[in-house]
This record gives sequence, C-alpha cells and structure tokens, in this order.
Amino acid sequence: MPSLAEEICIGNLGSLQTLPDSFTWKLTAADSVLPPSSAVSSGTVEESIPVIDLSDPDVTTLIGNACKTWGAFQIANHGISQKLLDDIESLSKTLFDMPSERKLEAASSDKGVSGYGEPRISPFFEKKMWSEGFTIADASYRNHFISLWPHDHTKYCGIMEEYVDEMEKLASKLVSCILGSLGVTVEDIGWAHKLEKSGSKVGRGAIRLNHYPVCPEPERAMGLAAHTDSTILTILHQSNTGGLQVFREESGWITVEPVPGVLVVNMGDLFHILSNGKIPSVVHRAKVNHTRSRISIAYLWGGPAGEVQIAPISKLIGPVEPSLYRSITWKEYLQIKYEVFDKALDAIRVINPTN
Ligand SMILES: C=C1C[C@]23C[C@@]1(O)CC[C@H]2[C@@]12CCC[C@@](C)(C(=O)O1)[C@H]2[C@@H]3C(=O)O
Ligand SMILES: O=C(O)CCC(=O)C(=O)O
Ligand SMILES: [Fe+2]
Repeated sequence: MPSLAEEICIGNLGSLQTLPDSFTWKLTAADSVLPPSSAVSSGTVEESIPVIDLSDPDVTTLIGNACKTWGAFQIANHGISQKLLDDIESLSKTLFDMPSERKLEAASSDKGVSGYGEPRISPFFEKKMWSEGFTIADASYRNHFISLWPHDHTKYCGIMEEYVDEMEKLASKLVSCILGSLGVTVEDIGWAHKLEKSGSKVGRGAIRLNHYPVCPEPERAMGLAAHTDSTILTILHQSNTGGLQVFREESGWITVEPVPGVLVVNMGDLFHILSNGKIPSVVHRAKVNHTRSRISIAYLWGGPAGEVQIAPISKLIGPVEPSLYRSITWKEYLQIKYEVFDKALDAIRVINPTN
C-alpha cells in the first residue's frame, strides 16, 4: 500500500493542513535568518543586497561592488515594463491555479527540464520542497502551453516570447556592465562580442516559473533548497511576498524583501568561472509562508549556446593569478552539476585552493 507521503502531489500542496514528514526539514541554528551576533554588533552587516538604479552614473562601480560582496544585487530602472512583469506573473498564477491533473498533463518528461514539476535539484535532497514549477528550456513549452490553454495558448506564448526577448537584452547589458567593473570589455571575450551583435535569440537561457503555496509549518519547510544557479547570471522577478534569501559567510541568511518593479540579479557558476573566482556565485534559497502564497519568475541566462567554451577571461589571469578552472560548455557544465551538484565547480577546478 502506498504511504501517505507517496500520495501527496505537488500540484495541491496548498490544500494540506499539516506538514507531511517527507516535507519536514531538520533545520539547524545555522539555517536561521538571523545574522551571527558578532557581525551585528560590529555594525558591519548590510541589511540586504543593494538596489541599484541602472541610470546611475556610477552604475558600473555599484554593480561591481555588489557582485564582489554579495554575488547579487537588485535593479531599478531596468527598462522592463511593469505590464510585462504583471503579464508574466498572471500567466504563472493562471497556470498554478489549475487542477493538479491538468498541470500534470504538462509534466516534464525528462526530470526537471522543460515542463511542469519539481525543481531539478530535488534528487540531491532527502526531503521534498514545498513548491511546484514550470521550466521553459526549449521550444517544447509551446506544446505544453497548447495542452494547458487550448484556446489561449497564442496569447500566453506571446507573453513568454516577449519576456525571453526582453530578458536576453537586459542580461547582455548587465554582463557588459559587470565585465566593465572587472576592467574587461565584451570584445575581450569572443562569444560575448558576437552575442551583442547578433541581438536576441531563444536557446541560451531558461525560464523557471516557481510557485510556493501557503504552508502549515513554514519554519520546518523549504520552498527551494540552498543552491547556486548554473548560469552566467539569473534575473528574478518576485511577487509581493518575500521568501528569497541569499547567503553570505559574514552575515548568514539574508531575506531579499520584494520591492515593486525591482528585479533581483544573482551571479551564477559560469560567471564565477569567467571571472576566475573574483565574482562568487551566490548561494540562495526560498522559504515559504503561513498565510501567503508566492510566485517567482527566474530567467536563467546560460550565455552562448552550443559548443562555445567558457573559461576564465584571459585578461584576468597571469603568472600571479593562474586560471583556476578548465574551459567548459554550458551543456557540459549542466551535466556535471546534475551529477555532483554543489561540487560542480570543484570538479572542474584545475588549481586547488592553498588553504
Ligand atoms: C538550464 C537550467 C538551469 C536549471 C536547470 C536547468 O536545466 C533548467 C531549470 C533551472 C533551475 C531553475 C530553478 C533552480 C535550479 C537550481 C533548478 O533546480 O532548476 C535551476 C537550474 C540551475 O541553475 O542549475
Ligand atoms: O523563488 C525564488 O525567490 C528563488 C528562485 C530561484 O532561486 C531559481 O529559480 O533559481
Ligand atoms: Fe536559483
């Protein structure tokens, strides 16, 4: 006979009145959001990742500092219209409000990649995450949208295409700026230069629509477990309920409270490689809420498609700072990540840390 846990479906978590054992995480003091007391008393702790106005004349310095300190920042005046943000959020709400059976008809066939289902990182954790999601990693999402919205799929595909196009343009702009803060230009990286010239094309990124239903015991549950993104960078739109937390050694877990119209940018593992470790990929997670459900939309930008090799930028390496990582394509990196998860960067490291 199947156990109760096996009968629980992620499509209707919001209707559960108690937290099933399979969703109960053993969280320790280190998992708390309170920063270590020493850091608080020294007054050195910034409250959260900064909000940077992209029209600020000092934008490059501000972004550079945030990247080095946090591996993340928030952006205002980014040029993405509020209408498009509202449209993608309401598309996500419409999808997640559907009956479980209907959502499962759009389930991803290959674990965690395009379609409806659990986060791809799920197999690396003993306990289940209190969330459901829909991943768009290739054009097959259109077929899923036809099955989800037989009459309205054209409208929803249109919103998704516009969102991907706008995000790609914004991601390219941000990469130029972050490279600038390191004293590098897109011309110093062959593929980045070509990318800027060719404009936007689907295929280099992925979108993940995340839904975190209300939870009867949020303190003991986890919406999305601690991870780094495997990307160059990720641009996240969060609905008006908080839940995203970023980790910093000196401060512990810090909540990134949503600010209307502001987007969060997380640096991913591929930028860590490109910058030869100068810009860390940020460890982050999503917690859940007792009374409010939450939506987030992540645009995961993987950089160049196909066989293009990503390696530490030659301008950033030399006899004193040798290349720490071997070159790798995004596809290859994803394969390694989903074999060894949080050891992926170590797996491609060519020089071991000295301490
Ligand atoms: C391109 C990808 C990045 C991603 C794995 C994936 O193949 C498709 C989904 C992406 C996502 C979104 C939610 C968080 C994340 C860690 C996950 O479980 O699936 C990321 C993956 C990643 O960055 O490795
Ligand atoms: O929901 C969030 O705030 C985080 C989502 C996230 O980390 C992701 O989709 O990669
Ligand atoms: Fe993430």
